[in-house]
Amino acid sequence: MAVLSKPVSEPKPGSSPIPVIDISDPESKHALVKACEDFGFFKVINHGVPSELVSVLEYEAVEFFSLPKSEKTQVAGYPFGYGNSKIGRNGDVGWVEYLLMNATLDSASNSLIPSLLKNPQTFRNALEEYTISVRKMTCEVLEMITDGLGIKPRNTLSKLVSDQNTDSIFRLNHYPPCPLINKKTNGGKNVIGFGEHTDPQIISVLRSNNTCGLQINLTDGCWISVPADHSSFFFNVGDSLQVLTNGRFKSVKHRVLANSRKSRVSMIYFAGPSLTQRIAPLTCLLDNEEESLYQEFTWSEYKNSAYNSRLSDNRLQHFERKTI
Ligand SMILES: C=C1C[C@]23C[C@@]1(O)CC[C@H]2[C@@]12CC[C@H](O)[C@@](C)(C(=O)O1)[C@H]2[C@@H]3C(=O)O
Ligand SMILES: O=C(O)CCC(=O)C(=O)O
Ligand SMILES: [Fe+2]
Repeated sequence: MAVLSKPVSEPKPGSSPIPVIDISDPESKHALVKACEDFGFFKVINHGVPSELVSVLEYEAVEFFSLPKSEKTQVAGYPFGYGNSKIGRNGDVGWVEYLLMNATLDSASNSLIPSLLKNPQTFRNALEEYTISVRKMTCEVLEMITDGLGIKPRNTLSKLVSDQNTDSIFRLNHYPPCPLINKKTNGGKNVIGFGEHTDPQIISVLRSNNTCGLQINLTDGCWISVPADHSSFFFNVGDSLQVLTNGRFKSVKHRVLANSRKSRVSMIYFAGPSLTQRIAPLTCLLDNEEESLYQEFTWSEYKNSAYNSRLSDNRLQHFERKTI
């Protein structure tokens, strides 16, 4: 089932306003902070994640999604496993199929998934090496952000996503070409692949093949298309990082539109803290009289609340402090 929306124009090549951050340059820390404040979204280049790791995992993902539906549904499940059209369990749908996995190292919960593939061990190894490398890059980015904010120690944010028992998720999304997008039959309207939402975690790290479709929403309500770039990573600020910075960074609303001709394959690492982690603004970021905009919560409390909400809900609203 698909949801239709008004057509949106594609950006001209080279004209995208999305910040591009070279993380091999320590001076990029200021641009990183600005990107988190202005967009809650940025593209990372010179990231050090080997392209072979990415290619192997993408190859394995394509193999998986090419299996007959009857086989893929053998590993359907909630929250982890294969899913088709239904997103979450509260009635959201999209033109997408996906595989959700626990990205915590040595997690036993993923063992079933690759068993369907010809070479299950290749998939497991690719996933493990990819998550190790992406987690390392994520920590580097969080440490540059911490530095840019003038916070000490440097691992204040990165330690939240690198402890042994962090709650991180890995997601593979496949958006098949969509025959419903047809000028004659639907007037060329868009079909929603993944409906608008913010990510609940601290930060999300996305990479896709060369098919575009991802859009971010600016605070003025405009959608801007993110030009595809298969060799870069796209980061988005999650709800938890918005709270940790007392609203200085914005968790970015985003969505994916289906393509009429090409498949999009994306892989996203959602860096979350441990379930017992307390989420509240970092005191060093609060000015003299400044108060927290949010009631304190643990990641487990927030996650439960988020997973009971619809995709487009403003999940942080329930945790905002009422001002008199
Ligand atoms: C409708 C939903 C899907 C989601 C859980 C939720 O109830 C609200 C948040 C959704 C989201 C968005 C980011 C990630 O893709 C995700 C895995 C997550 O942590 O929160 C999904 C959840 C999901 O697909 O189950
Ligand atoms: O598939 C994409 O490009 C983005 C999907 C997304 O935002 C998500 O899975 O949370
Ligand atoms: Fe998302």
